[in-house]
Amino acid sequence: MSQFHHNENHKILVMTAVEAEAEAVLRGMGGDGRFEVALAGVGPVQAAISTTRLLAAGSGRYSLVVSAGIAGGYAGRAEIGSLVVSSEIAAADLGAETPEGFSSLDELGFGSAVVPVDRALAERVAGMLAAAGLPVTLGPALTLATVTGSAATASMLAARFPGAASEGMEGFGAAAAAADFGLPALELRAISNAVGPRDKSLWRIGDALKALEAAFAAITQSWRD
Ligand SMILES: O=C(O)c1cccc(C(=O)CC[C@H]2O[C@@H](n3cnc4c(=O)[nH]cnc43)[C@H](O)[C@@H]2O)c1
Repeated sequence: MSQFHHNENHKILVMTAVEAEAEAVLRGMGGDGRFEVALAGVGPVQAAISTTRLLAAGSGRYSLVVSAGIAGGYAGRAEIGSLVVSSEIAAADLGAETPEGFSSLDELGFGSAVVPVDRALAERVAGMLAAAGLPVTLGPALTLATVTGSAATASMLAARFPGAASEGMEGFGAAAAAADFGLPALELRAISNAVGPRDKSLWRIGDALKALEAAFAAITQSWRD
């Protein structure tokens, strides 16, 4: 895989699902002009449409697309308030159910449900977060159109994607759009809840937004082109 290169003529496009996430990212960045933040909308399809629209309008303006926001964390991999940097971005429910189990798009021969991530870039970003004292996991970031709401589905996904760290709804859409423009993609998530039985009263959205803000403060302060 090609090595990620960034120069001062390009910007890093950060896509968040909702306004509260964009605001947290912007607070962290403190006006760093090398980054641009835009709204993706909720879900993989909306994220792909929004990202494609921006990349098409920006022709050649961007060097990297980052899908950022809050997310669910897989048990034992990413705790509430911690951060996940993607090692790959996978559309976890894109495929077919068969009598023998789930078959991914790849197994069906219809393309790929995984967008690879430049390993050196992911390690570099995770290193910036760790150096700032922020808890961070490097691992697969799953994208689902339906938020997981049971222990059974959480276990099944964790088994299907060994090391699965985070679950969001937009990463694969933004990353697929980036890939279509020949750009690398990365997902950066702050964990608001555990993936599993749905209980919104246990979501710690405020803590996750603070972690997201801290993450972008650390990245912009240590980013060198
Ligand atoms: O209610 C609020 O104040 C608020 C502030 C910021 C964000 C939200 C959202 O509900 C964002 C939806 C967004 O969250 C991601 N997410 C979070 N946890 C999970 C999960 O367990 N599984 C899948 N996605 C999750 C997702 O990317 C949504 O777009 C509310």
